[in-house]
Amino acid sequence: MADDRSFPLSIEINPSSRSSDHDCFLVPEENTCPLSPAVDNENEIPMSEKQEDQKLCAVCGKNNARFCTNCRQISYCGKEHQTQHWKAHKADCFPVKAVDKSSLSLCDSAKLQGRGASHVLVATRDIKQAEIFFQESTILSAPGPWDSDAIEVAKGRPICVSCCEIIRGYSDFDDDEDEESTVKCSKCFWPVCNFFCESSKRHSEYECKVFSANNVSSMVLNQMPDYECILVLRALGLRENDPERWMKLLNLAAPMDVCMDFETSLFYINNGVKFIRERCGLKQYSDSLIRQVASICYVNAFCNEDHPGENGYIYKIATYIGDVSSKVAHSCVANSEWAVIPSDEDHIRFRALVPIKAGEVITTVYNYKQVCHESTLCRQPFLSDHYFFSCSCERCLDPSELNTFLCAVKCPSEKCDGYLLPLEPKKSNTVWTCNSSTCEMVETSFWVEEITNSIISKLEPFPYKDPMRGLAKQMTETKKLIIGLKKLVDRYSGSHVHPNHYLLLGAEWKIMQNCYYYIMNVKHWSPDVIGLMISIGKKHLEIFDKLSPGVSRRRGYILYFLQSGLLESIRHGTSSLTKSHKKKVVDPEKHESLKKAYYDMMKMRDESVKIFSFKGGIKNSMEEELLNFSAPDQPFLSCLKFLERILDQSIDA
Ligand SMILES: C[S@@+](CC[C@H](N)C(=O)[O-])C[C@H]1O[C@@H](n2cnc3c(N)ncnc32)[C@H](O)[C@@H]1O
Repeated sequence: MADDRSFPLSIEINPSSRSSDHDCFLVPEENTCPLSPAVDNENEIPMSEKQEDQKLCAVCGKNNARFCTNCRQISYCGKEHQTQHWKAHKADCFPVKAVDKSSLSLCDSAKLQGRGASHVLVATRDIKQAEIFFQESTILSAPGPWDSDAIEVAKGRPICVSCCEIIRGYSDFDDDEDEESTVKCSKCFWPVCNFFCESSKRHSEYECKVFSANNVSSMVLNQMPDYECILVLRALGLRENDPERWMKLLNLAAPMDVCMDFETSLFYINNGVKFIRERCGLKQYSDSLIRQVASICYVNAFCNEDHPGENGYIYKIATYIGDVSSKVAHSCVANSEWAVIPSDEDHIRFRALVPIKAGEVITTVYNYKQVCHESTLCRQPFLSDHYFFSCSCERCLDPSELNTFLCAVKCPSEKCDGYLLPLEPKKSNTVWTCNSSTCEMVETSFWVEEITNSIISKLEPFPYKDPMRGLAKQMTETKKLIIGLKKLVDRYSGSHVHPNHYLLLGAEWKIMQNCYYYIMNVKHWSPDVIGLMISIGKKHLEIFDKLSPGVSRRRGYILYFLQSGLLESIRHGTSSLTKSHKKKVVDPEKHESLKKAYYDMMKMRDESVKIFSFKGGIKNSMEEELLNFSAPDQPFLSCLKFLERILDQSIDA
């Protein structure tokens, strides 16, 4: 048994940056909101047919009503009817409004360069940290995108066309292979999870009929261009089935000419045209209409929600399109985070990561997976390929990425301790200069690329494993992966790249995840595993509090991993304590440190659970799975209570 002192029993954590309280509420506290004229002014989005209708009072139908200024979604003839209707309306009344970019301050509009950002959402009042301030049902959702991560995670398994989850039991990859779980829709034979997914409106209303009538099979499972076309097909289906949503979709911004200039979007659009007109035989949709709809889908897509990190577990491979949500601008240091609450219509919601002041532009990270954890030089091409803009947020403009040194490479000069940073961080061919004031070293981007490419090639043999489902059978492999990755990190950290280099952080994130799964599955873990997990967790908390400040889900995951490490170390400490307590007087110093660890652990657990509540209660959500998976068992909870009692007594005495 290892020496108890080897356990890191105490962790100081900073409260989430710019934190306030964590109350979540969906509606303003006041009884009603001010009214404003329902006239279309130049600072507002052009009114769709729906909004035109809303010039009628929602209570009496009288014309020339005025908008509720908080949300501008509904109108009333006057205060009396607004007050009367408040109970019904308050759940939909949100403190954001769309404004024309030209009405922003110079500083705000400078951050939003590019043609697509004609409108943005701004806060109409102060929004509290952790407040879920906006929610709407999505116009559309569908499987995809089929990017390299999706390919790696799906491992040849199909995705349910309705709920977009990977269907397990399909390939050798799954432990629980079971042909019975291989379900296909009984009408069109596309993959679905079960009868409920088969009969969901989303699948059965339109595409299932088109596929059955035209014998469109998913010939090669996971032939993703086909999957990706479902979004465009569903969008076109709205024209007949849901004219209101169809109008909302057509009103979304999309620079079609730009889309046609980029290789990835052109591929997507051309595939859509071919699939819909040739495979599905839907000649009623013209090439140009399909192109228009496909480019709207492409540029307004919210893809793959957050999941724990580099090649981590993806819960759904799904794309969502919202109406008001699609006005939210992107920032790599966003003030809000989005999540989708699965339901028949899938609701997309936004929560404030930090307190947001009235008038501030609402920003979010469009694609967590691709954007959050990589350096500016990786994010820029992704954002320009997928959303056709060059991000100018404070993180993108700062060579050190807010002092995290995410892309810093060790200066090759022998006597120098500094790191090379990109002179122009948004340019791929930038010159790199040393950050030491006494060193004049300059290197080219090719030289830096060689170093990063050599690290990437060393990381390749550590592919994504699905440890959460693999259980004990995979634990030997998990341990090997932890050891192998740790060796790599040690080899490159500080000698070739900065210890915070994004490639090393990605490797460490995998280590932390795998340590977590390891201790959850293996009874006799080595204390080193806990030590490793805790040291990585502390380091990442510091870095990600700068990159995803506030109550971000990344912070939630890190805290969760940290508390589970502490929990295990306390469990270990408690067992030796209870034994010794029977024999002799308890060592007060040890009690003190165990007690501190206990309270630290509870604090972290509490905060991570609060953060996870953003998606909380959602069946099959990643967060729910994590929480259930490692919920302390009853005997352990009694053990904690016991610990609390004896510690209190001994310390009080
Ligand atoms: C989801 S749409 C947002 C729609 C747009 N804001 C509008 O006017 O309705 C994405 C597009 O907004 C623009 N955009 C979003 N965030 C931006 C940013 N930080 N800087 C520049 N353009 C941005 C890009 O053109 C991108 O293609």
